[in-house]
Amino acid sequence: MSKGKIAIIMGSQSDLRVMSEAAKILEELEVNYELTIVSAHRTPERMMDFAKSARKNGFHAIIAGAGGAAHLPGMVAAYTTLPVIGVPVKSSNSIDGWDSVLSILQMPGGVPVATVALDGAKNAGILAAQIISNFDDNAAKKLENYKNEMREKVLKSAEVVETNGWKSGKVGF
Ligand SMILES: Nc1c(C(=O)O)ncn1[C@@H]1O[C@H](COP(=O)(O)O)[C@@H](O)[C@H]1O
Repeated sequence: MSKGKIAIIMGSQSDLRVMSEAAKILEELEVNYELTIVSAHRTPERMMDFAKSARKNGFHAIIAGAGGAAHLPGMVAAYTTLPVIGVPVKSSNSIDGWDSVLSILQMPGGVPVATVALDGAKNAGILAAQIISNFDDNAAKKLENYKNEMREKVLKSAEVVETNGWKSGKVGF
């Protein structure tokens, strides 16, 4: 198991549809993580306690996902000096996800949140593993393998498309 540990938090259980992708990729990369629900709006004290004690609890980075008026990542970042990776979630009643993207992206100077794409939980997991890879050789090796496999997939699909042209159909990631 990895030396480091990542926290994956989200505003609601309804975010799990998206945020589970962060957990899956961390498992693939053999990085430890803990997963829970914390809401700045609905459980403000729990959010503050979580953020203030995250470093002492052994976490090396926090992935925070939320939809709508997504204050969770920014408020967690306000209470910790750990890196916070924000995942804007396109929740069911969102304004096409823009509400969440802008809430997480447009942080004031001094309180950064590393914001990934809308529903980009997989990239958040990879980024978190890359942070861990600074001191965990196994994570570094797993990331190297992941990149190699991705490259091989693309090269294979290029070959198929070059051979069969547009009739190759769509095989994506
Ligand atoms: N944006 C936040 C926060 C927060 O930022 O503290 N807490 C919950 N939420 C979001 O509300 C959306 C709807 O939540 P429900 O599905 O529970 O009504 C979710 O996407 C959640 O992340």
